[in-house]
Order: sequence, then C-alpha cells, then structure tokens
Amino acid sequence: MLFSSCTFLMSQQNHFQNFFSQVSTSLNISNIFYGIMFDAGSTGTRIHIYTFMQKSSAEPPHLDNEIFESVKPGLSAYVDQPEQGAETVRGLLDMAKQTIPSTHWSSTPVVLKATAGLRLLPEQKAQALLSEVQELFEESPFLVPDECVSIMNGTYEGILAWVTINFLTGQLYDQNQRTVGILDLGGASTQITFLPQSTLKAASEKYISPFEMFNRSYKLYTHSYLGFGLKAARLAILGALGGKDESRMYRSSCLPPSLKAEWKFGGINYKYGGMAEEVTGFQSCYAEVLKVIREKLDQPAEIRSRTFYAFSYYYDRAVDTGMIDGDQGGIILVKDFEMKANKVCEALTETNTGSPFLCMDLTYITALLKEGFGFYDHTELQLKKKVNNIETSWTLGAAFHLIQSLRTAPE
Ligand SMILES: Nc1nc2c(ncn2[C@@H]2O[C@H](COP(=O)(O)OP(=O)(O)O)[C@@H](O)[C@H]2O)c(=O)[nH]1
Ligand SMILES: [Ca+2]
Repeated sequence: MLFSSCTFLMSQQNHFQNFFSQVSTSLNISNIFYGIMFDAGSTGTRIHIYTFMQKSSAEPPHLDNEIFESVKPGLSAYVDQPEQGAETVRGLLDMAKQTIPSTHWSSTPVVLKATAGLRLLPEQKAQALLSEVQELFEESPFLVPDECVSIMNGTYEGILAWVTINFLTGQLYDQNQRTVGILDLGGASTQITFLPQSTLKAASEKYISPFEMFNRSYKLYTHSYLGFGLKAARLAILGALGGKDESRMYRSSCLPPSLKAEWKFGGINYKYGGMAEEVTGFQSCYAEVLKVIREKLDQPAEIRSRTFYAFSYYYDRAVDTGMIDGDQGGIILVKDFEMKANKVCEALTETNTGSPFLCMDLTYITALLKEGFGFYDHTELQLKKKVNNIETSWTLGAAFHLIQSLRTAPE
C-alpha cells in the first residue's frame, strides 16, 4: 500500500475549485488551516509548513505560505542511532510550534515521508528510525493520522512532484494548458514524470501510472530509479556500490589524480581517490559513467519536445558552477551541462576549492540526461528551486493528498 491510513481516497468532487471548499467545511476550518509535511531525504530532512487561507466557504482557499527549513544529514546517517535521528526531526517540529498558532495545533496534520535513503537501508533499521519519529509525533500536540510516518513509494514521489510543479505553474486546473514534466535528482534516486500527449512505445507503457486528483484523472509516465541519485551514482561509478570492504581503495578518472579521501554514505565508510598514472579528463570520465548509465533507463521519445522543470541536484550543481543564479534559477540546455562538465574535468589537476566530485557529478548529470533518458543537446530545462516562492518538491503534492485523505477518511 502506498499510503497506509493516509491513503489518498480518490474524491469524486467537482473541479479543483470545489476541492478545498468541501475540505474546509468538513474540517471545520474557519479561514486558515495548516499542513506539516516532512521530507526525510537521503541527504537531509526538511519540514514544509503550508498555510492555506480560505476567505469564504464559497471560494477555494489558496496556498498562502510555506515555511521551509532543513537539517543535514538525513535520517539514514543515523542508521544505528535512531533516537538521535528522531532528535533532528524534533528540532524542526519545535519550529512548527513556534510558527503555527497553538489554537490550530490539534487540527494541523503532521506527516513524514522518507525517500530513497531509507529505501536503501536494511528494513529493520529503517523501521527503527521511523518508529522513533512516530513516537515523537504522537507526543506532539499536532494531529497525527496513524501510520503517517512511512517510506514513500518512488512512483508517488515522482507523481507528487509533478502535481506540485503543475499546481504552482497553474497547469493543473487550466484544462487547455499543456502540463510540464519534472526531473528530480536526489542523492539516492532520481525521478522523471510527465503527462504523455502522444502514444508511447510498448517498452514505455510499463511506466504509465493512473492517478486522480482534484477530480481529474491522469495517465502519467513516471519512474523512480533507485540507486541513480547523485550520491549513489558516485558509488556505482567508483565500483563501490554494495561494497562492504571498508579497507578497499576505489579509484576513478573523474577525480583529481592526487586525491585520496574517505566518505560515509548509508552508514558505510568508503576510501576513494584519483588515478595518478592514468589519463583523466572528460572523455575518460564519461566512459566510466556510461558503464553505469548505458541501457539502464527508459527513453520515451516524447520528452525531447516537452518542457521539463529540473530541481534538487540538477539545480544545486548548476548553481555550484555558476550556470544559473542561486535564487532565480534559470533556463539551460542539456548541452550546457556537457560543456561545463568538459571544462571542469579538463581542469582536474588544478587545485580548486570546489567539491572533488564536481567533474564526476556534472559528467553523470550529462550522461543521465543524454544517454540515460535520451534528451537532445538542445532540449531546454527550467532549473527551479522555488516557483512563486514555494519549494519545488513532492511535498506540496503530498500535502494535498493528506488534506484530502483526512476529508474522505471515515469519521
Ligand atoms: N531547496 C531544496 N532542495 C532540496 C529539497 N529536497 C531536496 N533538495 C536537494 O536535493 C538534493 C538531494 O535530495 P535528497 O532529497 O536528499 O535525496 P533523495 O532522498 O534521494 O531524494 C540535496 O542537494 C537537497 O538539498 C527541497 O525541498 N528544497
Ligand atoms: Ca528528494
């Protein structure tokens, strides 16, 4: 089951505009209501506190505000200290008490959904972390629908990010406008979602997920590739995925030749470094990365002509290398990533302050987009961290699900 008792029961309401008016009356909300959605990501835990305003029950409320805060590292870094992991969530929850009026606490739902970082942990370790967080929520003054601390299914992670972006860009309730696709590059997984306008090849049909929201049905193309997030991909490129031998040295031509370092991911320590005697640079790095990417991802042809919003590490690495503005984001072409990767990888021997993984990360992003998904060099990507001052994340889509599931849950 994707969501246990938070399962989103598809409503049969009229259009989106009616969606909230019914929610507000049934939840006896006068003119303001809140929702707290935690995103337990592989590299950090984030809280999104959404404020919805409702002027009159005849009008749908609108999303008035989001308070966003994050802590690092993510819960999976506390794989053997679940109590300490929960403490990082407590700090964020305390912030929610300071920002939401106490009169609303008992009607404000709080939910945490973990993504690929916990999917990659042994189940009982992941469960121990979630149980500590559930206890924390139950002690809190907020409304805790039972079992709303869970590991989210990757399919929903991709779908809900699509809902967020198309809601924020106004496509969701404008019947005529073409929707946009989403590309989310996390630390442990990567998602691609779009609403196909033309028929897909048989091979792509298996990625079609029916989905209903705001009284409309969609047949979305979506997939979450576990292990293809940026951090997990680094291990794959180094040949270290699943490696338990913490004494072994993993090398790559994507790293500065003189580099020797250690790195902890998913609770395991890895030794890694450059290849002093071998050829380094973009071509040799690209060849290494292709071994991880080639023929591993589905390539729906339609994406080449569609508009995609890209965020998370796509955004972060473009900012780190000056390709876009850190606040405004920007529009780039797929080939801009390749050109930047080339430049960074050809300067590997120069000592620079940036991350030693920059060449590998940019080369991975290039290969993921071109050889992985099959985008063209000239495909445009909208790199956005926020739209209308709201974070580009699956969490707003999940908040809509949550509010609606509370409305439709049996009394
Ligand atoms: N600004 C912002 N960055 C985010 C958000 N969610 C994830 N990120 C960034 O995306 C990258 C990794 O994503 P994460 O969620 O930890 O990995 P995942 O669990 O595999 O999805 C990190 O650089 C995060 O800072 C968000 O809601 N807002
Ligand atoms: Ca994420």
